[in-house]
Amino acid sequence: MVHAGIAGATGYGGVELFRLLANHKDINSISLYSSSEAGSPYASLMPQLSEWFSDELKPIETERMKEELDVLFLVTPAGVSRDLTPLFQGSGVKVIDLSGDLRLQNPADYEKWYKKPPAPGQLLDEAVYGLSETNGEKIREADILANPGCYPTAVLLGLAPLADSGLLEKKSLIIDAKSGISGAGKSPNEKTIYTNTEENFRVYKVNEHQHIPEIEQQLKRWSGRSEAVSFTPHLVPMTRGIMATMYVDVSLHEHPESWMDLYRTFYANSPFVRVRDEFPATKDVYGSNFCDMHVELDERTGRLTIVSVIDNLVKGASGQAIQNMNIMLGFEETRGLKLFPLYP
Ligand SMILES: NC(=O)C1=CN([C@@H]2O[C@H](COP(=O)(O)OP(=O)(O)OC[C@H]3O[C@@H](n4cnc5c(N)ncnc54)[C@H](OP(=O)(O)O)[C@@H]3O)[C@@H](O)[C@H]2O)C=CC1
Ligand SMILES: CC(=O)N[C@@H](CCC(=O)OP(=O)(O)O)C(=O)O
Repeated sequence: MVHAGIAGATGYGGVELFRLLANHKDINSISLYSSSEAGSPYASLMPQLSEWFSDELKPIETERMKEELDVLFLVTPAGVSRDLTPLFQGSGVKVIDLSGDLRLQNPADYEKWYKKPPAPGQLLDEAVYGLSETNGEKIREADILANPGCYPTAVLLGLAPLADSGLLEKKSLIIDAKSGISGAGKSPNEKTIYTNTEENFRVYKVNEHQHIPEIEQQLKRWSGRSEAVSFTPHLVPMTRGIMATMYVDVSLHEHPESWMDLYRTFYANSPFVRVRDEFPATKDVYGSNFCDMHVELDERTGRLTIVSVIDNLVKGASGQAIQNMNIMLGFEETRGLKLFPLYP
């Protein structure tokens, strides 16, 4: 019997996680927790889900949670997991954190990029970075898991085959990324309200985005690469989806026979990565846990163009969190995630 809990179940990521977990055959029961709505029936806030969950939201009370849960998902803003997760260390409850609190190994990086106090160093040491496709062995052993950020998921999956082949070290790397508006969570702000997003396209957090150190940290782990990356995010007037376009300078003598074969071989055993014959669009993965990608060399410039797309709420958050839970609990990796993309 596996009992799962979701803190932050009233937010975009939390609702998506509930949607997926409610259809997961190895999860026997689910508790939903709220910091602001404890005691309210979930269906009063999410009437579209009333047939699936008739209970009330529970308060975040760690002692009771430890008694009832096997796995706890934190789909909460930055700064919550930092304080909550230490209370579960050694309790036997597996914690999967979807926020950025446990991803950066160096506390000073978190303080600099998130502008908040970091988690305790000992917690950061214990947390395993959960890019499911590339870190399976460590994820299997993890009690505390840092689920990757949405942009880093698309970017790192697009770059992993190059890093693995030693083709990324000391290369110029430019990442141009776009996200749908659900990436910003459910609380509206000046930038995300309808009048400022409809028929509009904006760049944001230039050279300041909190996912820059996460991407650099992982590239360094893979290939020793210490060069800074250029990463520029944009807000697109659509609800879901991320497209990351990466430009990498490659010298001609380093070419493999076929870039596509390099990618296909690397992802041969990864059920959620599809190396495609053509450049993908965000709707190709909409509502699914797939990451689709394509790579082409421009012979004139000696530059590779890699395009990688995900649904930010699924592979970029809740889907990957379930994929990681499957690995941690010894379930089939694809359990609960065999979803077709929505069409159209
Ligand atoms: N949206 C996305 O595409 C992605 C989001 N993430 C990360 O996942 C996390 C959740 O994001 P998202 O769902 O979009 O955000 P939302 O703002 O939509 O939801 C966050 C939820 O967190 C809960 N919450 C707020 N404050 C607290 C608190 N102090 N303690 C406990 N719970 C709190 C709220 O629920 P309640 O008031 O009921 O407690 C709220 O519904 C964030 O860290 C985000 O960065 C990661 C990848 C992708
Ligand atoms: C569109 C949009 O605003 N996206 C958010 C993604 C935030 C996020 O997921 O933050 P963590 O991964 O750090 O938790 C952003 O760019 O900040």
